Amino acid sequence: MGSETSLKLPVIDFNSLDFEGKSPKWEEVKSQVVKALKEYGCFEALFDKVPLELRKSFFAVLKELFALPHETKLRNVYEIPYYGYLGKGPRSPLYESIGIDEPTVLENVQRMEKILWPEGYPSFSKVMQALSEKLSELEKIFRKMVLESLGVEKYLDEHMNSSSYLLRVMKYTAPQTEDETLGVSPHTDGGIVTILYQNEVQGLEIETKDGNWIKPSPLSFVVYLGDSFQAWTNGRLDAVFHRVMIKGNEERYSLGLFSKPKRGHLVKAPDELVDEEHPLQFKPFEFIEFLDYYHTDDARKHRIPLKAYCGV
Ligand SMILES: O=C(O)CCC(=O)C(=O)O
Ligand SMILES: [Fe+2]
Repeated sequence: MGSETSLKLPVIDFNSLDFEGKSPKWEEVKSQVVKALKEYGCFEALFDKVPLELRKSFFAVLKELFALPHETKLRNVYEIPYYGYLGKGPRSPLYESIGIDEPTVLENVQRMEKILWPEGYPSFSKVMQALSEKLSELEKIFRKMVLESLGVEKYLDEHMNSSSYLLRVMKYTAPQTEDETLGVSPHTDGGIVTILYQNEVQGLEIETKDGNWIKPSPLSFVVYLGDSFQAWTNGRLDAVFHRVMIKGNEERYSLGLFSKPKRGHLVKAPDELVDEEHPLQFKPFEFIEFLDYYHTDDARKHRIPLKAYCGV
């Protein structure tokens, strides 16, 4: 595997853009996005609609959440595997995380609030929902730009309506060593788009096309594609390999907003993106069924589990 580099990811300014209206900056930013995806498959986004204050309150309640007793955190279960609480396991002994399905809808966050704090903790739900909602605006702008750049924007409504969000928050216990320690093994995310924020403590590393690792700024929103978007674009764009490496005595907290295909929806590349030069790469698949496979031992043997699952 390649080494770490002092390379930097492109930083793209999404301030003053919004999903509906086309600002004069739209085309310029879109071309920066296209270039960044081609070169790195990833970039850092500036997006002040999620102000620093909100990020600070978010991580303050997050710390309280992870400080709850283990048994309380375990109460947060979902019928979808790996969406609820994941405690430290043999593969990632420093990592624990909790997911909230559809966090832009206040009632969903409140359901989790009631599970974790039966006596109630309204500011928890308010902050989680507010940040997810604002960050989903960035995700939508990015996705619209990708579809436009591929000439398939006529599918935009269908694409948006057939997806939903998962918020996953992570805590990494400090490894108490200056040696770089694996927090999360290299992988691609299974969903559509991931927006990752690290709250000051660096750890995320992005693999470049030539196998080196870039450390994004811990103060930026890092944006990249997951397997489901790679499949939908018929491989025009790639999901990005990333890992978490940590060291030292400081605990690390991070958040990921993941868009993903809705349950029951078949992920299928549009006809416009399939031709002789670009034969179909993935058979249509259902995301939750793929997730079941993604977490098996067999999937872990493959660098790209989606290829093993439904590659043509
Ligand atoms: O904590 C991070 O920075 C990344 C976590 C991650 O890769 C994931 O949850 O899929
Ligand atoms: Fe990931």
